[in-house]
Amino acid sequence: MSRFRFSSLFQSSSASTADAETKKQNRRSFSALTTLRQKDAETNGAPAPAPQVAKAETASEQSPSRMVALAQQITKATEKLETYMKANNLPMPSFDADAPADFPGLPADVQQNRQDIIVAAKELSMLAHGPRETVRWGIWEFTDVLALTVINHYGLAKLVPVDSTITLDELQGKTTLDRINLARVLRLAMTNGIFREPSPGVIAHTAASRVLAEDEDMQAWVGFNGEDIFRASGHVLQSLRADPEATSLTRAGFQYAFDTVDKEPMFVTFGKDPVRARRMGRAMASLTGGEGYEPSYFVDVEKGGYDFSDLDAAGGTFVDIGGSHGFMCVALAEKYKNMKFVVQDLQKTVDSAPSPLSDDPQVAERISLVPHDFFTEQVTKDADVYFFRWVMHNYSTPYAVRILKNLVPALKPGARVVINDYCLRDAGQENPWDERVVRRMDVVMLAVLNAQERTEEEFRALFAAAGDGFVFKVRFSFFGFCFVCGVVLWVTWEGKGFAD
Ligand SMILES: C[S@@+](CC[C@H](N)C(=O)[O-])C[C@H]1O[C@@H](n2cnc3c(N)ncnc32)[C@H](O)[C@@H]1O
Repeated sequence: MSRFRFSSLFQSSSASTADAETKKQNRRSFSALTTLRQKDAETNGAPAPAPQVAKAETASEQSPSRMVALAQQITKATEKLETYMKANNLPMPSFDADAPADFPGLPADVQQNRQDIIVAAKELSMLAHGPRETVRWGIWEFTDVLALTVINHYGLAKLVPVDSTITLDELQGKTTLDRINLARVLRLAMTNGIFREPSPGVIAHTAASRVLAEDEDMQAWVGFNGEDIFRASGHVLQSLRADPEATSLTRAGFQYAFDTVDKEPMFVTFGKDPVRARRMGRAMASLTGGEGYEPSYFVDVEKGGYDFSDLDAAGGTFVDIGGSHGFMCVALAEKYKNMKFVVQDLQKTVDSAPSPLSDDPQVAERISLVPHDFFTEQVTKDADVYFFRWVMHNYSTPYAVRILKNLVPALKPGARVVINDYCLRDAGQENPWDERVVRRMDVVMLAVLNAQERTEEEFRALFAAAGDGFVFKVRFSFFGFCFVCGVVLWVTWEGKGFAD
C-alpha cells in the first residue's frame, strides 16, 4: 500500500517496533464499534443497532475473529442483495460509465442488507488499516473535498465526453487549469471512483463522474459544500476561540471565512448574492431528493408517518412554518381531503413559489402561502398543528427558544407543535450509517450557523424554556434508511402559563 511507502520516506521502522506494535494490536478490541440494529423500544420498531458486545475480548479470544465475522456478514448480506437484484432483473451495482447512478427502490430487508454491507465494510477497513493509520489518513479526507471542489468549480465533468474518452491535453485545452493541476485533481478523484484513466493520459467517465456532469443539483451540492461549508469549516477554530459557547448567528466559522463577523447571518449573505443563493437552494434540493428524504416518510402512516385522520375529519388547520414552497403541505393535502393548510416563509421565498402550488385544484385551493418571519409573533391563531421541518436545527438554543415563544400567543389548548428534525441519540445507539450522517450534519450546523442537532432531552429543554404549557407527547422515528430524514416530536399546548 502506498501509505507504507510514503511513511517510510519520513521514518525508519525497526523490527522491534513492528513486533511491539503487533503485540499491541493483538490486545485491542473493537467491541465499541459493533453497533448493528438494536431494537429501539420507544419507537415504532424501526431497525436499530444490535446490542454492543459487553465484555471486551482480546482479538485472539474472539471466535471467529471480529475481522472474519465482519467478512462473513459482508458475504451474507452481499449474497442476499445480489439474489434480489438477479431475481428482479435489476442491474448489478457498478461504477461503469453507463451504469445506473442509484439503486432502485428496494424492500426494507434488502435495503437493510445494503446498509449492513456499508457499515461492516467500513469497520473491516478500519481494522485492516489499524488505529494509528486510521487517524493519520482520516484527517486527509479534506483532500478529497479539495479535489472535488476544483473539478466541480471548473466544470471538468461536463468537458469529458460521456460516451468516449478525452486526452489530458485535449481536456486542458478546454479549461484554464494548467495541465499539472488538472491531472492531479482528476487522479486523486479517481481513487474515489470519480473518473478513470483507461490508458495513460486518457480520461473517461465513471458512473460517479457522470453524475457530476449531468446532475445540476449535485453540482450545486458539491459547490455549496466545497466553496461555502468547507471554507467555513476552516474558520471554526477562530470562531470557537472568540466565543466558546458558539451560539451567535453572526459569529460562526462562516462569518470568519467571509468577513461578515457581527454583520449578518449566512442566510442574509446568500440573500444578497443570487448565484450563491440559487446554488444553496439546489444543493438542498439534491440532499432532499436523496434516499430517505421523501415527504412520504412523514405523510404515509404505513412508513411510520404521522396520522392526521382525526384532524382531517374535523377539517383542521395545519401551519408549516418555514415551509419553503409548501411541498409538504401539497403531499399532505393530496392524502387528507378536508384539512386546510398554511405555508409560512420569508417574503422572498413566498414570492418565488410556483403558482398554483398544485395542478389539482382540490389541493391548491386548501393551501395558502403567506409571508411570515418566525422571529415575530405567530399570525395564524388557533390552528390545530404548527409544524417545523428542518427549521430548529438551523438555530442555537437562544434563537430556537425565541421561535417557540413566538407561537405561544397563537396557541389554543390542545394545539400540537410537531417537529420533524434529526434527533440525536446517545453516542453509539444509532446504527452507524445514520449516526455518521447526523453527527456530520451537526458539525456542519456549527460551522455555518453556530447551530446544532439535538437530543430528545435538548428538544424538551427548548420547550420548557419557551413556556410551561407545553406537554411532550411522543417521539417516533421512521424506518430504516430514512432515519436521517427525521424523528417526529409531538408536543401539545395545555396553556398552563407562559414563562418569560
Ligand atoms: C432548512 S429550510 C427547511 C424548509 C422546509 N421546511 C423543508 O422541510 O425542506 C428552512 C426554511 O426556513 C425559512 N426561513 C429562514 N428564516 C426564516 C424566518 N425568519 N421566518 C420564516 N422562515 C424562515 C427558509 O426560507 C427555509 O425555507
